[in-house]
Amino acid sequence: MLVLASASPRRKELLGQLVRHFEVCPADIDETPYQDESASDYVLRMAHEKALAATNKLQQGQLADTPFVVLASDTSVVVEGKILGKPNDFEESKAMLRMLSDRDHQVMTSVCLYDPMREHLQLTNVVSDVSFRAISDVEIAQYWRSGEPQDKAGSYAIQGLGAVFVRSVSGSYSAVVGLPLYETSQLLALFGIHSLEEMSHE
Ligand SMILES: Cc1cn([C@H]2C[C@H](O)[C@@H](COP(=O)(O)OP(=O)(O)OP(=O)(O)O)O2)c(=O)[nH]c1=O
Repeated sequence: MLVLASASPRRKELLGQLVRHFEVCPADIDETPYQDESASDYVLRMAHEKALAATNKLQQGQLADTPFVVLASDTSVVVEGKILGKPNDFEESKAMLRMLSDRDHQVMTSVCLYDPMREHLQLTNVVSDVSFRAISDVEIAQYWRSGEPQDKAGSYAIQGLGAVFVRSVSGSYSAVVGLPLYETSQLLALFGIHSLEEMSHE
């Protein structure tokens, strides 16, 4: 049994491209970076902690006697070493989009797969480069009113209206949206889950 440890509708949809049957068990953790923690250490730690938190929840509840594999992930936008998570309000969103305006940044998406029974854990970080055009304060306010930036790392969604800011992207498009499909399929194969096999028959 595969369990997606995420409340993100994007991750659920993306994983659905690779696997037909899986459960969802969101994991609530403290997402505050440590002082001086590097962005890559941070995203790897977040995915790891989400996987462990979901594992604890499942072992105490619905899957106490069932073998399972947990998949957790974290996406952060990184600009000049600074980690941008999800904005809490318009002021934070404005500050983030001003930082990203007319500049290149990185999107880091980590993936953790964990089989607690076999004590098998795999962790990876996929880094993509995104280039933004200049964004005016009027556009930042209009974009906020669209409702899109609220629950997105870096305050934008490349798969939505935020695409109007994206001059170019190099790396993994699906990782920027929330789950790197190529790397995830490679990791799933290490746990005996083969997407092409799974999706080709019931
Ligand atoms: C950069 C970017 C991020 N995002 C989203 C993906 C993630 O849902 C979110 C980053 O926040 P995360 O903390 O990675 O994930 P989450 O809180 O939404 O879900 P969970 O922790 O339960 O797995 O930003 C987009 O949808 N499009 C984008 O272009």
